[in-house]
Amino acid sequence: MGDYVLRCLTGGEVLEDHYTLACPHHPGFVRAEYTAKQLTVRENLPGVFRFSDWLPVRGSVPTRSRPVTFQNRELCRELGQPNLWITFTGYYPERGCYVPTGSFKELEALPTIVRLNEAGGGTLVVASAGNTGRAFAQMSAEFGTPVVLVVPESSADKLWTAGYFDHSSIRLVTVRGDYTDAIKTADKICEAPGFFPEGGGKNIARRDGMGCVMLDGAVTIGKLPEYYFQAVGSGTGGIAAWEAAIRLIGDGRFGSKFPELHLSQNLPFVPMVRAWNAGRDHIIDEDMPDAQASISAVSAHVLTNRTPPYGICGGVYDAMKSCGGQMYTVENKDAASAASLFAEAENGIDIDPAAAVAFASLISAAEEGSIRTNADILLNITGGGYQRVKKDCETAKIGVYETVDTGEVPVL
Ligand SMILES: Cc1ncc(COP(=O)(O)O)c(C=O)c1O
Repeated sequence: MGDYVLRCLTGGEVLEDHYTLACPHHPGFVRAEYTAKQLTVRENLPGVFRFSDWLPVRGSVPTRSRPVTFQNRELCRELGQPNLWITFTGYYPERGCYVPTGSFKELEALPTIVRLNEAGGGTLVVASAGNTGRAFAQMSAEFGTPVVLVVPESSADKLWTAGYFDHSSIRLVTVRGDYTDAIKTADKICEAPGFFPEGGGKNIARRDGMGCVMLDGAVTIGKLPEYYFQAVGSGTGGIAAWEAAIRLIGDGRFGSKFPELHLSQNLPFVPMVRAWNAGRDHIIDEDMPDAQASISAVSAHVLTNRTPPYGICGGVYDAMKSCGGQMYTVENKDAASAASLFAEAENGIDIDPAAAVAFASLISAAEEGSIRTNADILLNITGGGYQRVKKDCETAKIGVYETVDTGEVPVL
């Protein structure tokens, strides 16, 4: 299971995998090419590891975390789209969703820690605006993998674990700055031996973990959807959806056409939307005017990455070019209305502000008639059920290990 070769997308060469994140000779992404050309869903394996055929791991860890795909008749009617499918990754027991930290970042964290442990182990360094850090914190508390979490100071209260109270394997560093400043601090920490970057979009475990949303959607629908909706900050979820679609097309049982990617960002911070709509394969400073003020004005802070893998070989631009589709800007108030609509239709479940951005973009696409009625649509609800998890499980806040200024390296 999970047998693969690692290929450099720029040069085409096969690379040895020692938790390899990049080709030593070329820029751009590396990608896993799995031996299994057809997907067998391993019902006997826990959570997301049911998709182990297409995950870069040999083993698994016990978990119930996985994406779950379902339909809601009320929302289908409301949007005039009878074939709307929702893939939900969060905490929502009535729908069989038991992701304790509430977001699809756990789909990335699970295969990443297994991949690192299988490559010999070490301390994982994770930069996050909140959700990714919480996902890795939970894995660290559950499985003992040491992690250093680096987050903007304003995100510290988003760092907690559910049902686990021993945080001795977790060091939380807060940075007086934004998400991008946290990324820079994390990069510096990784210069020391024994500290490994989680790798963001470069890590095949993270991408292929997120790709399980598309796998779950396609397996549940019985074919690839025509449209895939997601809110993006790094865009890794969009890239992952594209790569999963490549494998599903190769499988031969799910259709031969790529789903169009419909990716959204939260106004006023929308660098990828601006670059894409201008036809550019790279982001320029003008795509993020008043970056700091814009970042603090969005409701979905996890979408505020200033250095997403947009123009890199195998990145967001290539994914959009290959699949076609659209990019959307969404205002806070429209995201809030979308979240209310979802809660009304789904037992009061609170969705992540980022998931609300994606849902709002779908509502506007349906209203404007820019998507075909009756088409299979996959809406990636990337997080939700936070209130519910806090009701059902005891949660424990993670204490701050050290707070540093932008550019400063903590003593670890
Ligand atoms: C809930 C949620 N949705 C969407 C995103 C955007 O994901 P990406 O751009 O990495 O695909 C994030 C990123 O942290 C997130 O936490």
